[in-house]
Amino acid sequence: MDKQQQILITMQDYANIHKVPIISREGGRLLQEVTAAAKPVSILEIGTAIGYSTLLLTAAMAPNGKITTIEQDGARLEIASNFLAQAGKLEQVTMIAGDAGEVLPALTGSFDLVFIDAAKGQYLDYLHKVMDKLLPGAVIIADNVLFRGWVLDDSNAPRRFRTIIKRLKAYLDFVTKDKRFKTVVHHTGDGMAVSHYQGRANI
Ligand SMILES: C[S@@+](CC[C@H](N)C(=O)[O-])C[C@H]1O[C@@H](n2cnc3c(N)ncnc32)[C@H](O)[C@@H]1O
Repeated sequence: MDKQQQILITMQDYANIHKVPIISREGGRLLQEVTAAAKPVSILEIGTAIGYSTLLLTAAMAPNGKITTIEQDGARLEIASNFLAQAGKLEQVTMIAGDAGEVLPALTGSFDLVFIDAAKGQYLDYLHKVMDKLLPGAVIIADNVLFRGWVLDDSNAPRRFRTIIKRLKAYLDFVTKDKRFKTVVHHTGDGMAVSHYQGRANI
């Protein structure tokens, strides 16, 4: 087992013990497959947690790739920074502490892959805020879009999740109907939407 694999296992254990939500194994594999196929050089991740998916992304992106990652929980960001330093990946990652809804409009640069994995009720807002920063051909990956299956059938969903479910449906509706995107919704893990941005010409 190589060093990075060992660090990923330590991160999984940490997440289990401290109840930090991280991407599922299946979801992580799909994230890496899609990333490896896209070979992005400029990734934006929304929702770092302890840097688990960040590390998966570093392993699959182009060798000269860079990641900007946003997390509102400063303690988690600190832990992410330690893990990424152990893996020797810190130089490829820029970490931004703050609420993504506020950070995104001020963000400069363009991205060829965006991984959305923060507040589930805000996915569509995040997407609208990164639209002008997407390079043609960019890939947008959104995790948890089926949210325990309730996005497809909410008859047994607890009332407190109704708003999140409604907003995740609105996200899927947008990326499946807007002509600028070609989207496939994978039932892997908690559901993952992979959208290819066709560029502004297709409006
Ligand atoms: C599901 S976890 C991210 C897991 C991580 N992507 C992984 O798979 O390893 C979601 C993270 O988003 C953060 N978050 C939630 N709302 C946010 C917001 N508005 N702005 C920035 N981060 C947020 C949470 O603190 C949490 O750490």
